[in-house]
Amino acid sequence: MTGKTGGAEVTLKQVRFSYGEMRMNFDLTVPAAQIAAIIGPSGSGKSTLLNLIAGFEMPQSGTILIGGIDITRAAPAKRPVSMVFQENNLFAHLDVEANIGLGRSPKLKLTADDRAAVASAIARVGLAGKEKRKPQALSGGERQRVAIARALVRDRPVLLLDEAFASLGPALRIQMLDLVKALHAETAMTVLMVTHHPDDALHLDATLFFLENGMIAASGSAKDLLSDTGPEVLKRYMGTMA
Ligand SMILES: Nc1ncnc2c1ncn2[C@@H]1O[C@H](COP(=O)(O)OP(=O)(O)OP(=O)(O)O)[C@@H](O)[C@H]1O
Repeated sequence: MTGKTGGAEVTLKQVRFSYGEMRMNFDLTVPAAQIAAIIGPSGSGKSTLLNLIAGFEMPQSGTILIGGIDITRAAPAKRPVSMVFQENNLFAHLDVEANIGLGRSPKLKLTADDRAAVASAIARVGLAGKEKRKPQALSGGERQRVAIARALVRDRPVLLLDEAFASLGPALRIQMLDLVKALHAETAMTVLMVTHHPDDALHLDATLFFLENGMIAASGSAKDLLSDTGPEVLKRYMGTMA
């Protein structure tokens, strides 16, 4: 179906960016085929970090490498990444099939191979039988499945999830995390996921990056960082300080 080439390492070297007074400086490496969860207080720079990787924002200085290739100045469409947002991922006037097909061809000129990839992705995310539905006839979870299926047919080695499941209830969110986990096991894509739920990082057995004031204040395995012996910054954030 997709991603048979596996993931690619994502590296940010002294990447500086600011919105007015808010200065951010990111230094991180996510090895190929890992799942990284990015957590931190509101306004700490989580979305900006993903936007810099996706190319929606340009760093003032520093370098961004994907799979060892410098993509710092590359246009978003040229980057080997797919991104799923919290909402508004879909075009309201297009059905499920077409919304996913856009991942292959922006003008929906689909080859037989493209159509086969779309059908396979629809089945893989559990939307078989709903191909002709428009987004308004889908639940929130189903809409996010469509967005993930589109990412799958794009077949890029890096998947960026920006609070993609934040508007779903707890049970649905777990279902979607399980879907990401299963797809990750099949495709070995590198996943960077912004979430407000530290539990998501544990559920995915992810590497955790904790952001504070536009910088990475702690990183390591979610299990270690979120344990009783984890760093103080994490304890403060979790509200578990004695
Ligand atoms: N387009 C913008 N123009 C000016 N400032 C911005 C813009 N987008 C974000 N900011 C500011 O940059 C900082 C980082 O924002 P960002 O959205 O990356 O944080 P976040 O950690 O994702 O927050 P949240 O958890 O609330 O989504 C914040 O102080 C925010 O107010």
